[in-house]
Amino acid sequence: MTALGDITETPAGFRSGFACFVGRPNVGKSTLMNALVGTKVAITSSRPQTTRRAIRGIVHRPDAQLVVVDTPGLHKPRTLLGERLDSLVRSTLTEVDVIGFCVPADQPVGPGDTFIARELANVGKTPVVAIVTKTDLVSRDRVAEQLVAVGGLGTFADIVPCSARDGFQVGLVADLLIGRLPEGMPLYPAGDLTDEPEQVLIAELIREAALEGVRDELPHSIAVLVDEMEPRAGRDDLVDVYAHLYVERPSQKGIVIGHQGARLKEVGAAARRQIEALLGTRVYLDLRIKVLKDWQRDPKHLRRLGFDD
Ligand SMILES: Nc1nc2c(ncn2[C@@H]2O[C@H](COP(=O)(O)OP(=O)(O)OP(=O)(O)O)[C@@H](O)[C@H]2O)c(=O)[nH]1
Repeated sequence: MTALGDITETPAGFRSGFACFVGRPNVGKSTLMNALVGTKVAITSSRPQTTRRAIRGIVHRPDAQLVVVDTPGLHKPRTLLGERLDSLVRSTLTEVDVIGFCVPADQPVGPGDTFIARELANVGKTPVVAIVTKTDLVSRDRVAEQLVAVGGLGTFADIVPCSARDGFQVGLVADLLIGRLPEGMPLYPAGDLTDEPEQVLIAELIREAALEGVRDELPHSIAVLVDEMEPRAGRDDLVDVYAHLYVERPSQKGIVIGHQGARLKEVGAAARRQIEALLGTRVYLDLRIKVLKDWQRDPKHLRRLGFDD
């Protein structure tokens, strides 16, 4: 992940790391993640290869940086409630620093929750914070009962009730997750708390659009860098975004561009719609393709594209 040159000093005791959320469908994972990171855009992709950078959002605090990652398979009930977790989900669960296990306050604890709790117990040493969601829908007594019921599902680092709808204890959820992160440098730029992560998200949106429907060997060869974004002079409703999409070989460039540029046009249009949703303004997207020969094997290129060790 990216460690940035402009971060000169990390405060003592600064924590940084990764979290993911699991739970039955519809229990409020996405809403809680969005409440934590303060953006409504969910970045998803049907391609498992994209997982390494499937970042849902970044919670910046003076004392910590919490990166919430998203795993396509994690949200699919057939995966999570199937006979076993697939290896992708399992590896994500072991790679993050902390897992948020969501159980809604307004439904009895059921077999789905039990199944997930058991899987989490098998996953290894990753600490699990159990989160009773949607507390705004029920009485305090019911919340208390649910905390006890969830406590019976396993051994958790903490159990906390919250409501992403009215904001009840969302900050505490962040505290508890951050408390489980290791001490370390920020993983993403801290200078400007909103713009840089936005550029990371935008690069991801473009990359995802480019990945739709391409052959299997291409995903690892595509990288996107947002070079610049700025409001159009004299306009408050339009942002210009300049980005480069890098591939490793000229033949890949052809695939991305498509017949008479048709594919690139589609990719640009799809990405632009997503970026507009993220930024809440209209967007002009200037997207160029460059061949960066074998960038995956060149340390200098890797660094430039944000793949620092
Ligand atoms: N009242 C209330 N509703 C909530 C809360 N959080 C989420 N919801 C609602 O619950 C529904 C499901 O929320 P999601 O965040 O999509 O749930 P999810 O667990 O991500 O669902 P999947 O993506 O299907 O796994 C939506 O209609 C939300 O608006 C909450 O704190 N209170």
